[in-house]
Amino acid sequence: VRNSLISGNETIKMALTIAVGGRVWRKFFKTFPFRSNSALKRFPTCRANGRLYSTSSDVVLVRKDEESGIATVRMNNPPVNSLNPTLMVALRSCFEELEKDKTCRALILTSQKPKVFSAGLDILQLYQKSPDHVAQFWEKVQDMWLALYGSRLITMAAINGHCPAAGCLLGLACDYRIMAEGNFRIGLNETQLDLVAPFWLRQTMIDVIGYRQAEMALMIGALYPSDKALQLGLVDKLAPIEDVQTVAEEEVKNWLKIPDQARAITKMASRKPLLDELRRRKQEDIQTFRDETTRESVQKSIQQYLEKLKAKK
Ligand SMILES: CCCCC/C=C\CCCC/C=C/C(=O)SCCNC(=O)CCNC(=O)[C@H](O)C(C)(C)COP(=O)(O)OP(=O)(O)OC[C@H]1O[C@@H](n2cnc3c(N)ncnc32)[C@H](O)[C@@H]1OP(=O)(O)O
Repeated sequence: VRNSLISGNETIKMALTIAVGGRVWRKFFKTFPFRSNSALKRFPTCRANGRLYSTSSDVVLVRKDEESGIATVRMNNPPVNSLNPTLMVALRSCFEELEKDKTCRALILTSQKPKVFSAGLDILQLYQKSPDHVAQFWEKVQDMWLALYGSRLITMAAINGHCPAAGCLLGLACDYRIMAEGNFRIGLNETQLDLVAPFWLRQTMIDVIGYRQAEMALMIGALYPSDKALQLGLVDKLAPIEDVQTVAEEEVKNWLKIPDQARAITKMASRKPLLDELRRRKQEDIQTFRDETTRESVQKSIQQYLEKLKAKK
């Protein structure tokens, strides 16, 4: 599925879409339904408030520049932006709101707290929790990823600090990654917690850095310093930590010179197979995550990992 890119029918649909001119975006969204409107209603939305969007919980801060159409989305869940249900629902909701906003053309995802972009999934949500809790938690991870990876917008990760595991998942879902120089790490270290990255996360890693490097990185759960990440292509550019946001804005401005429609259709042509595959296998993926995570041996590994984190101090 992954290698077939896009089927003949879909190519014809896309060509027709391009041909119909004025109605192009309506057709485009029909061809590539990015989100479910019914699902939107179930989640708190980031409300447009002049130039500043804000979620009800303020774990996500959004500022949109009306002139350029660039929105900066800041994760604000101290101390380390661990992805708990509140943050994930707010992020998803925010991505979906920006998607609907016709004047928005790009989003920059970053952390309100420099030095940590995101510490990945909130490990406490995976420890000694019921299978149902873990299953619901995982669905939030999937939905957040689907909204970001399937976005029509230019998506840029301004990685201003550490970026392990699901932090890296967020970065990989973006179109381009700028990371802070220095002693910050990025990677998919799931195996270190006795966890296995799901197929869609593995695939995005392969798509970004190539099969051999991804296979190795995933097996050993590697966390790379930013210069090594640049060398591998895991990130696209480095900048001093204080300049990451400015460099991201400059990069977005280059991307804005490309017509939105052609760029978004091209992006979807390469991402649609993986999006579709996850949508199709969503329940199976949830069950696997639930069963794996609640296994006794995995719980033991998570406990030890948590103890190691605490002992760091
Ligand atoms: C086919 C089978 C399929 C099965 C599928 C199974 C699994 C799928 C995997 C899914 C993919 C994603 C997985 C994950 O994301 S797991 C999370 C992995 N994250 C990490 O390993 C990062 C851990 N954290 C750190 O390394 C550091 O905290 C840091 C990010 C480098 C920041 O360091 P520093 O600024 O020094 O902060 P502290 O370490 O002192 O942390 C401050 C407090 O925050 C707590 N903390 C840190 N990370 C987390 C976390 N991820 N979740 C919850 N809590 C976290 C830490 O314990 C400190 O708490 P305290 O102040 O109360 O001591």
